[in-house]
Amino acid sequence: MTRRLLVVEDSKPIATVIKQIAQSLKYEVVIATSLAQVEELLSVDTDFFAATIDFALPDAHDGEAIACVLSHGIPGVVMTGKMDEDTRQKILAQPVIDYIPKENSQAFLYLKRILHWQITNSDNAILVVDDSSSARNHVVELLKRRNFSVFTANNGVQALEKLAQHKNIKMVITDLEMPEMDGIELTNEIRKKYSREQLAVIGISGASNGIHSARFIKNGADDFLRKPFCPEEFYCRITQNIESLNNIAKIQHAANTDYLTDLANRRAFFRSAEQRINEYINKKVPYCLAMLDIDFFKKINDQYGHDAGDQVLKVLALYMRKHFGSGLTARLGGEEFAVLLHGIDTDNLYNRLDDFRREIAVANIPIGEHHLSTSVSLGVVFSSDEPLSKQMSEADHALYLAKENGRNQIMIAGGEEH
Ligand SMILES: Nc1nc2c(ncn2[C@@H]2O[C@H](COP(=O)(O)OP(=O)(O)OP(=O)(O)O)[C@@H](O)[C@H]2O)c(=O)[nH]1
Repeated sequence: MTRRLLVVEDSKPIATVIKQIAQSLKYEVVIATSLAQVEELLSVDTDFFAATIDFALPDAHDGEAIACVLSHGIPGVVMTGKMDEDTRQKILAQPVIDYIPKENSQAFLYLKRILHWQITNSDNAILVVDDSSSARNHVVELLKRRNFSVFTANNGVQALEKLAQHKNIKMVITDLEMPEMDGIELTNEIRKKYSREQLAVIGISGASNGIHSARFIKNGADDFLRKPFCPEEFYCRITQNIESLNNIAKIQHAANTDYLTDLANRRAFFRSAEQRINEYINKKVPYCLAMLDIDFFKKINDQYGHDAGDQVLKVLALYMRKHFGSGLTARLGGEEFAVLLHGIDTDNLYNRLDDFRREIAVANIPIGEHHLSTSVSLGVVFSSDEPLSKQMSEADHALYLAKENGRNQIMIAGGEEH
């Protein structure tokens, strides 16, 4: 999806820098150099995702372009060379995304972060909990300006229900005093179910007594805001907490994912497989655990080079995703993979593994100018109630037998080959 950015700026060098920044984030840029041009443009075309607005233009010295852009429902970031308190207040009295003093190159780095957040914030849902509708609406309005997805609740009980319904909520902003369940109790309940890596909690209170910030934090909140707060402080706290959650998510992804194929790695597979197998056993759901290995992979490396070998590993991972989408797939290391599948019955599970094996055997994998073919061998254990480590070694032994028996086949642990 192309996002259009309106850049209102009379300085050509500055407009060029903003344009480059925006294009690096895949924005399509339209530049206007005066208020008259902005008015003319917006009279026929208002389809802009956001705008950057210079405070002083040749025909609008006092920020008049801000109201003009905002009145068309276009979220705007104000860029200003003026640093006085009067200008700041004038800008913040309007519903702008933010304002940036054009002091030095940091200003443009900050602009880049804002333009990036406007795109990514819609993936971050925030739950606003407050029994006062005016206080709630104020926070919601601030969040919507920054393009966050927003949910609301009137008290702690409702908040817990919303959290259970909407798994994409990453942050809860909660008032302290509310009927039924107050903010402290809510924070306490949240921490019984959601870790700090999953969900951030920011407490808000109008009480002048500083004890509440400490109570919120001691009960598991990540941050605290005292009412009345200014939009700048509000945004700084929200952004910092969302960024740290996103950083944790990135670190967790890197720790659990195989860098080459983007499948789960051995560690992640063992952790998730154990949980899923317990569920399958408890609910009596038929399942299978299979280990699979590319046949004569060393020859591919020797004949076509290591990069070609890597390409084959990547393509195999794509086929695994296609065939075993709902299952758990992983690269355990080298050319060895694992899959945990649940299904209707043993025949259904076996057929899915065999469809995959057959498709690999006939696939032409493009490697530069060449196409190469390969095959896989599999060892599989069906609906066992043995511990995971035992099942893995049984599947591994069956895989060894499949190789011994001629490769490109499935061997069932304790059974016969197919
Ligand atoms: N390109 C590439 N090769 C890898 C990677 N990891 C392991 N290998 C190679 O995988 C090959 C595995 O070879 P072998 O264990 O002899 O197995 P094979 O040639 O597949 O033979 P069989 O399994 O008996 O059919 C070795 O040459 C490793 O160097 C990797 O990440 N990329």
